[in-house]
Amino acid sequence: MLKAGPVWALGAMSGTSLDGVDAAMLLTDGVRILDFGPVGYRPYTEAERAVIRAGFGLWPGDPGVEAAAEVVETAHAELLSGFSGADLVGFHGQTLAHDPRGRGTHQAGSGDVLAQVLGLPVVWDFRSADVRMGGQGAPLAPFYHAACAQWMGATGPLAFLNLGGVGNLTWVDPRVAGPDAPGACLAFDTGPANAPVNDLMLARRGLAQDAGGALAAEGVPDAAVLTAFLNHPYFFKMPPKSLDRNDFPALVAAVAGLSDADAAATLTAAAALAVARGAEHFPVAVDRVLVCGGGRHNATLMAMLAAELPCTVAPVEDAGLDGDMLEAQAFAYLAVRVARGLPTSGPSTTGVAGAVGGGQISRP
Ligand SMILES: Nc1ncnc2c1ncn2[C@@H]1O[C@H](COP(=O)(O)OP(=O)(O)OP(=O)(O)O)[C@@H](O)[C@H]1O
Ligand SMILES: CC(=O)N[C@H]1[C@@H]2OC[C@@H](O2)[C@@H](O)[C@@H]1O[C@H](C)C(=O)O
Repeated sequence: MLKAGPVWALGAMSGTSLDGVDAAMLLTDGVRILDFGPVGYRPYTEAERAVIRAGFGLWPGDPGVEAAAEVVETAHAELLSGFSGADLVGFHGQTLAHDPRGRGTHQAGSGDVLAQVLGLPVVWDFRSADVRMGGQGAPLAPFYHAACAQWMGATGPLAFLNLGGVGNLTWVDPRVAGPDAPGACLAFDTGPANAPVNDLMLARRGLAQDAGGALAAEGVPDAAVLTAFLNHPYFFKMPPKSLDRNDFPALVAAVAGLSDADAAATLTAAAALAVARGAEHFPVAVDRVLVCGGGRHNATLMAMLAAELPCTVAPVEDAGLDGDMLEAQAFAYLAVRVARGLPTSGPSTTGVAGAVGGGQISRP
């Protein structure tokens, strides 16, 4: 049993952009944020990245999945064993495949293994229960975004935008009590964010990312490619909705004939336009979109977002939050919610039938 009152949870996230594992400690009772603790990062080596990349699109039991899971578990064990004082761990794992209305959702890495190595209770497999109940299984950070809005003392609707491999947006109304109160949040994935740009940089330049958006800044977005992109059926679906990392192969194929700079500019503009389309779904206008995730370090992407959105666009640091660690903190927060029997998603965040508390708990 988890002790009553606030506990220190250690959350870990290995995101779709495959740069590495983020970890962060959070003091929370599963409702409020009481304090932020130490953070850490463990990049994947090129060899590890290749093993995980080979697992993309694979499901449990497929050949290659075990190798990817082992890399994920080892990297997490190395990073998380350097922390002390945690009461429990929230372990997201690495999404290899996500097809909520088809085969389900698959995060590589076992909480059983980590619980043994760390000697702590580990909450994991956060998305499956939501998918089984008819939800998208993603995004799951929205309830944490709502807690952040309350921690900030926000008084009116605002939005959180995560720019990882995929983008996701949470509209929050902090005037409505509690993250799982109906009407408090509306959340969904916006579209591809950094993943297509990263893949382009790797294929054409042997680089992991377009640092600062410098290459995109030299190019001109291709209007025809962007028009075709915005005609994708995803943009005509009502939220909640979610995506897999590689759900836009036509966009990637469409920039094949463009110069490196024009291709980077086009993919970066696509990420920004997808967010602008998403913002059209907000129930009430917001005065600011607070951006977390690695994409906020891309000045070209941030400038395109500012040009497309009818409100202030700022990194979450402007509100005193850590934009590199927000997702790791989210899984710390959600772990405590799971341990306390509180919901981790609801109809307005994943489209699930009712409020659902996902996650399995493995004990050492
Ligand atoms: N200085 C930078 N300039 C440009 N892009 C950057 C920079 N720093 C990070 N990024 C981008 O952000 C990515 C990492 O973002 P983040 O860690 O938020 O993603 P993730 O958590 O892996 O993905 P997701 O949120 O989709 O699960 C990098 O792969 C890169 O594309
Ligand atoms: C299936 C899956 O892993 N989805 C990720 C991915 O990365 C960003 C976006 O797509 C979001 O839906 C989700 O991650 C964040 C942490 C979430 O669940 O809120």
